[in-house]
Amino acid sequence: MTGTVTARVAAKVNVQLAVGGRRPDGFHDLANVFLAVGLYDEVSATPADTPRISVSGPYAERVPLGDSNLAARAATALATWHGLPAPGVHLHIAKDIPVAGGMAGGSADAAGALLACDALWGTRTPREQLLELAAELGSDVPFALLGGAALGRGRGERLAPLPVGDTLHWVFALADGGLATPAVYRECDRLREASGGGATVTDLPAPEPSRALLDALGAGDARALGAALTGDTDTAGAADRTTQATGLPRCVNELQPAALSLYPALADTLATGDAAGALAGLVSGSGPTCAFLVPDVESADAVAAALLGSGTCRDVRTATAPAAGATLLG
Ligand SMILES: C[C@](O)(CO)[C@H](O)COP(=O)(O)OP(=O)(O)OC[C@H]1O[C@@H](n2ccc(N)nc2=O)[C@H](O)[C@@H]1O
Ligand SMILES: Nc1ncnc2c1ncn2[C@@H]1O[C@H](COP(=O)(O)OP(=O)(O)OP(=O)(O)O)[C@@H](O)[C@H]1O
Repeated sequence: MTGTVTARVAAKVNVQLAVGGRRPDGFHDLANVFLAVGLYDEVSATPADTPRISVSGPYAERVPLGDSNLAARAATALATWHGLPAPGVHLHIAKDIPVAGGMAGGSADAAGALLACDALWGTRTPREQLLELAAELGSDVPFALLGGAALGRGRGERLAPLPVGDTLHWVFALADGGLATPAVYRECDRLREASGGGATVTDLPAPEPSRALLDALGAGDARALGAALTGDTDTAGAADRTTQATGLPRCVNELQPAALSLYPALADTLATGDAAGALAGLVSGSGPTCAFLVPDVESADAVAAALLGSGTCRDVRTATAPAAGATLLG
């Protein structure tokens, strides 16, 4: 095919991130409840003589343009799997997902590049194979392809779709700077070892999702979901076992204590959203973006205004969920 093919891919928030033991390969076992939210990157693939990456949008200057770009790695992985020579393709990323914010922006670009290049090259890769290539590129990439909501097991790459009963409204508070995902997992291990709970970080209970949380998501009941996120309802027994083993407070996002330890000012952001009437606030994935669940559009605007006015974050975005998986445009 000639011309340009464009894929649109959404960001994610983890409505639960239960982190189990560190495995021999260095990854952590997860029960990862992914929810795709309506902030989007667009990845366009155009035939070119030599590989090239360009990026536009408010966060463009923070995205690497060389071989380390996840979209470039995705194009190479797809070409290699089909036995094609090094991909002559120009990938343009119109970036609207915050960078290094815990919203899987790089993973979204990888998923978008897989889909756009597959269409551009007419390679018709089976869906299962695309998901496998996605998993090799990163733990969050398969979910970026899938969208909606899903429970991620293993390191987060083994997905089971989850129903979401109704539109959910979110406000995202963006922080100055980013947090590197490996550093946040390392800090999580360090806190667990230092807590005096006697935890061996390689030997923890298997992480499990909260039944109350999955039920609230399935019903699309924002208030019940808020209660599950803030711990007002019982979460899984596994969470209690993890709490006992690590001696750390129970948290629906078990990376949150680590993100707060590395970025203490996030506590003020969370308190501000809470005081402004959010149903729940949590760090998104590895952070430092903070995510606030709100009951409706009006509350989203009010919480966003309070956060912006407080000076406890750099910028604010509102979005609804669930959003679709990676989709070809036009
Ligand atoms: C925090 C989350 O965004 C929640 O969805 C993900 O777990 C991170 O997914 P990701 O950014 O796609 O991460 P990957 O590129 O697969 O891994 C980056 C690094 O994060 C750590 N990592 C990631 C996933 C996982 N289950 N355990 C880990 O310990 C490892 O140090 C790994 O080397
Ligand atoms: N296409 C890309 N877009 C953004 N960052 C990229 C991209 N390719 C590589 N990177 C690198 O990956 C790092 C993490 O970026 P990303 O925006 O995916 O973080 P994140 O949202 O915290 O990830 P996650 O939520 O999956 O842990 C960036 O600091 C950047 O150096």
